[in-house]
Amino acid sequence: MEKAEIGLIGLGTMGSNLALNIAEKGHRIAVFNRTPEKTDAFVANAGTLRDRLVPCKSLAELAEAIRPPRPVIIMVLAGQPVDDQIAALRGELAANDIIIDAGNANFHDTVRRFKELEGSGLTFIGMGVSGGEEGARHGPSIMVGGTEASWKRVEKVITAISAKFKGEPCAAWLGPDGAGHFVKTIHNGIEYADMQMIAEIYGVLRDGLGMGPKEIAPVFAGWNKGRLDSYLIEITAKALEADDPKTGRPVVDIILDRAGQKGTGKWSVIEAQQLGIPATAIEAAVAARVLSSLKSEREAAEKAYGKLSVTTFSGARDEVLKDLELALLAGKIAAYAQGFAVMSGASKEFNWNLPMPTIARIWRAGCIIRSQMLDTMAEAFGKGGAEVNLLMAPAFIDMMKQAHPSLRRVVARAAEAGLPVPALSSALAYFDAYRQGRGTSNLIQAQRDFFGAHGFERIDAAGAFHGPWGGTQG
Ligand SMILES: NC(=O)C1=CN([C@@H]2O[C@H](COP(=O)(O)OP(=O)(O)OC[C@H]3O[C@@H](n4cnc5c(N)ncnc54)[C@H](OP(=O)(O)O)[C@@H]3O)[C@@H](O)[C@H]2O)C=CC1
Ligand SMILES: O=C(CO)[C@H](O)[C@H](O)COP(=O)(O)O
Repeated sequence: MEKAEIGLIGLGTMGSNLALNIAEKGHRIAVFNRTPEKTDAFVANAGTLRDRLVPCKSLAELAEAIRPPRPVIIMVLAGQPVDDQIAALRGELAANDIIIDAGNANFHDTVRRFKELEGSGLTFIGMGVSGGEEGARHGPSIMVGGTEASWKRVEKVITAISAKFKGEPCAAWLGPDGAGHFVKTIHNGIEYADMQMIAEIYGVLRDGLGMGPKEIAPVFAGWNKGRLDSYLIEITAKALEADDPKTGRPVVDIILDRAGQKGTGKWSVIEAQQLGIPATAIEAAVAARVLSSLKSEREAAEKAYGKLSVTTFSGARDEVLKDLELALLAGKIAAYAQGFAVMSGASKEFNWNLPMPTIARIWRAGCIIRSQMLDTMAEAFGKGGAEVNLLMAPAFIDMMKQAHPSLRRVVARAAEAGLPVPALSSALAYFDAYRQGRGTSNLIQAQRDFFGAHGFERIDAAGAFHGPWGGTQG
């Protein structure tokens, strides 16, 4: 039988679609899944692509089915399952073969796996993939980490299956070992912030303005034609339009207000904290998901405290909607600025030399956070001016100057109405703190010196000083 050019392990949502994408681009692919019935069903339902798929019932069969040197993509749940698959594969592969972990790995695991495979003769690649089911099937955004030489070996197939933005592949080699998975993690952190801010605006429209899903949907659809044009706004409008077949009610009204998470958002926040880079909007979004899961506690608290009955969103509807649109724009810019700043910090810390313009470029299509604004970001990073912080790029200074008054009004009015907008308000506080030449940490310095003799710096002389605190220190 003709050998396959590539192999794939894990025929779940992402793996099955990625395999079909690879097959569609003309590559013969050997596939394996832990549960063999899924492999049979997958191949049986592959239609015209069936002839390019080689179903395998063991890893030995998979290795045998691929022409050496063998590239094998692992697309299983992140964590121990990836280690297990690598361990099992090592016995079946030979020098020069390539293992590509395409799941949402924690980049620390990826770095460890690189070390563990050193000297084995096998090549390892840690590859972040974004785009969900549709993206995997028709073109995801792909973030690759490993040696440049290993990227060259897989570049052709990876760029072929990736999304294209005006003909340019949304796939790139971003740096050594964990670089690709780190960038994917921060992509997801930004995704959390983006989704949370959209949900907060939905909350204002629903609870502050009393609008139903069918009234809110066209608002988002309209915004999707402007500067907020993005995949997440597009699917939000569509989700709000959909009806539940069982009850006939808008489907969002019958979905429980409790969102799960798999780890990438939390890892973004942990890494931001480790690197000492503020990522407040992402932190707020992760915390909001955790709070969402405390459903029964929230219900009890609502009984204990009662609902606020005031609504301060009663002005002219058009003006309020304009404010909400601009608030979302400003919040989104701040969240992206934080995400890029975290990547910049990691790039320095780990000597990755992450290419920010390339990252913005490969996020313009295929991935979940794709948006028109990413094209402007790619331009800003390309031209220079965004290296210190995206908020300092001229195009974004202009946008923020126009949009931050709306963010301010929305956050203030939401606070008065008792509507939680944690990601938007964190974004606003970040922006205000970032643009404040003289802040309030002079007092923090005084306090630290007062209780712990930590010393402080003066505005009028270099060096460390102590305050005249007398004998009252703690
Ligand atoms: N869904 C999405 O939108 C995206 C997901 N990802 C990432 O892609 C990876 C796969 O996700 P997804 O396809 O959604 O997941 P699914 O739950 O749809 O599929 C999981 C796959 O992993 C396999 N698997 C699970 N545990 C083991 C194990 N212990 N040993 C061997 N195989 C195992 C399953 O095999 P079996 O059929 O036998 O259970 C199945 O093939 C994850 O890392 C995920 O975070 C990345 C981008 C987007
Ligand atoms: O990587 C993805 C999208 O880019 C996956 O859909 C991921 O599962 C999203 O994260 P979470 O499940 O924590 O919401």
